[in-house]
Amino acid sequence: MKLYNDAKTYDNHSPSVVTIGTFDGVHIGHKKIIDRLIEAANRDNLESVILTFFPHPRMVLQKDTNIKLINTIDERIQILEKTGLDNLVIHPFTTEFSRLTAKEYVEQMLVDTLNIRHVIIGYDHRFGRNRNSNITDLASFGIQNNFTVEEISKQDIDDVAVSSTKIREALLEGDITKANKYLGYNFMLTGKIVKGKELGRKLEYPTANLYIKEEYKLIPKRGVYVVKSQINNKTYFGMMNIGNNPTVNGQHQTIETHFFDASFNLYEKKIQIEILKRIRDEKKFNSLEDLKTAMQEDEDFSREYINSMV
Ligand SMILES: Cc1cc2nc3c(=O)[nH]c(=O)nc-3n(C[C@H](O)[C@H](O)[C@H](O)COP(=O)(O)O)c2cc1C
Ligand SMILES: Nc1ncnc2c1ncn2[C@@H]1O[C@H](COP(=O)(O)OP(=O)(O)O)[C@@H](O)[C@H]1O
Repeated sequence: MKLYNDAKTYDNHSPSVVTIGTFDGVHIGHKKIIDRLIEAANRDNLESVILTFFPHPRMVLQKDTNIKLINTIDERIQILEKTGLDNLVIHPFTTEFSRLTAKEYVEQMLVDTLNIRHVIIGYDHRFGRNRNSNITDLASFGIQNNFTVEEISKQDIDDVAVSSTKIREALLEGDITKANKYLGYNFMLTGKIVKGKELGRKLEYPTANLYIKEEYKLIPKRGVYVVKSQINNKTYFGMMNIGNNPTVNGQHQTIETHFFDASFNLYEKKIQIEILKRIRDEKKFNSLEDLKTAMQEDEDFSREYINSMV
């Protein structure tokens, strides 16, 4: 897959089949569309292209700083990389870009830049200044500019019964099992390990504290989870707490993982943690002893769960 961080840098002149969207989560519904895209590319000997925008239009137009996404942009690239797609174009969504009329956008972006021959698009897709053009308009532009439009019908979308919104809701409710089922892979958190209160080692459960730089990354509901990670090319399982550490009167949210059967220095290391199963809510314990007992029970639960996976 070739990655372009701006459509201006797209230098492939071959005719293309394109799909356009945010694809947050790259879930099983998105995968169906991507499969159709790649099939069409193979059938008609075209380049497959996904055109996506970043930041999310709502972050730019409504200055919505509360928007939370299932994937960071790097995670989205990583997941799309595995699909067999030829080209991923992540175009910067700016106010200036949002002001392009539908005609300017189609001509500059789709026709001149991407050399589009075919577009596969959701029935409710809207584009151009104020989002005032729809799929019927796109079909008219197609007649003028020599490309065809293939609609993904409401029925096709309803059949999958999956949406980024439903996955976000599941994550916020702590229903990781449902989220993972809809995603078709395990929900992940990616970040860097930073120093914490150095209390974990005293509890005999050292916990690596994950710092995620992307403020827009959706963090699942507070609580304790079974997790998995690849560290130094080896798979480690562990247990993670997302919360405020009320037992020690923590002030802000932390994401802390104790990995089983492991001893390593993870400070400053970039890691990706997959969340497998929710164990329980975070609680305020009366003493560190009680917290430690709870962590031992979490460990028992996790190990049993991990053993039952194989
Ligand atoms: C599996 C697991 C479960 C935890 N559960 C709780 C909890 O229910 N309540 C709580 O206050 N802290 C909980 N913690 C966090 C601890 O409060 C403790 O602050 C942390 O592990 C040590 O922090 P440090 O890495 O900053 O030293 C949990 C941690 C882990 C790894
Ligand atoms: N099995 C393990 N799981 C998680 N971290 C571990 C483990 N073994 C060693 N470590 C190291 O210990 C650190 C956590 O120790 P801890 O006492 O909880 O300190 P901190 O409060 O700085 O996180 C991790 O960042 C990591 O570098």
